[in-house]
Amino acid sequence: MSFVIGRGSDAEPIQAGHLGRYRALDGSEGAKLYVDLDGPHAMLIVGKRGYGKSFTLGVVAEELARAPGVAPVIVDPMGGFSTIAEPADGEAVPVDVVDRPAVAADVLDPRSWCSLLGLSPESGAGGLVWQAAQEAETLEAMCERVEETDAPMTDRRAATNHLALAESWGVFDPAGLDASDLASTAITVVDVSGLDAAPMNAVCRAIAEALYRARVDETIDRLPWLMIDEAHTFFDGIADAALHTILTRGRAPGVSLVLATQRPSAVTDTAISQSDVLISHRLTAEADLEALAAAQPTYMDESLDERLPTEPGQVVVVDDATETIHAAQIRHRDTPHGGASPSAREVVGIETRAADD
Ligand SMILES: Nc1ncnc2c1ncn2[C@@H]1O[C@H](COP(=O)(O)OP(=O)(O)OP(=O)(O)O)[C@@H](O)[C@H]1O
Repeated sequence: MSFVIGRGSDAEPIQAGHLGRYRALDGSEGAKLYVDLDGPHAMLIVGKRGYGKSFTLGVVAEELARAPGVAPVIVDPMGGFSTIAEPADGEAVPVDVVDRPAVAADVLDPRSWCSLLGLSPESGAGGLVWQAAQEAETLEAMCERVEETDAPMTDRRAATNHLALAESWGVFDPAGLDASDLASTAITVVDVSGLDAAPMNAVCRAIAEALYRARVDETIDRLPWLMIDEAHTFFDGIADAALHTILTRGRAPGVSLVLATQRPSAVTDTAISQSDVLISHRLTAEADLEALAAAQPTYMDESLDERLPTEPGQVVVVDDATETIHAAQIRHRDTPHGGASPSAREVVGIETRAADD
């Protein structure tokens, strides 16, 4: 008998990902712990820097890449996930890395275009961008629409300059990523690490919206799992609305969201309260502990911070489906982990020696 997070005790952990092993109080390892990959879930992986959030996200991604019927997509703001494409221990982990992501301009609605460019819709330039986004499908056509209007020259110039800035990001292309590109069995790693916060948010929003729409319209069969590292970056920008939609309405169309963040206090309350699986590494910042405490389920008989682990790779898992709490050690990655901190000694070629050498 095994335990599957999100499902409960299961004789055969089918369509379940191997997350790690139970951890006893003396640190010894127990039975294997799995996570359900069959139904849709909202998972939140939290922990202070360096305690293993990205590592854990990589473990979930490896398991998804080997599971049938799902379409795993990673939005990678730090560029650490391309190593998941390297040869794996054991079963292969199929991966497509998109290192210059682009999306169609018309995925964003007029209001999002104004927020993206930092323009108030009530301003002259903002009004022009709003109107252009309503009428045109491409960024080029939006610029033409602005030029064609008889609005005051200063407003037209301001709107054109803002649209030229968006053009310079290089992320808008009518042939950009769509749901059918993303809905493959392989993990699609969307590397947004070279982008500023605004274009990064535009790409994330377009991907989240495309996957959600495609499931609502039934144009893709596989169940998408959108995994986002450094998720707080996206709750601060225009991606927020699309992530909110998946968190609150993703279950029915079968869209899952896995968010990893070192700052649970910087994601919305919805992200915490709507998550049915919380995987917490070590956390110490008062604001982050308070954010989790506020959403602490009633079935927890002691406070979460008293249960938090101390070592990298150790976690506490709160499973809302079964109303259970588990202390676990996340398994080793089968592919190389790309998020390790660089070492100054490695840069200059000094070997690390054991303390007693
Ligand atoms: N389950 C694990 N088993 C073994 N080592 C681990 C595990 N999880 C993390 N580590 C170790 O901890 C290091 C830091 O992990 P990781 O890069 O995932 O941290 P992080 O919390 O994502 O940090 P950051 O916020 O800086 O991205 C890894 O390079 C690895 O050496």
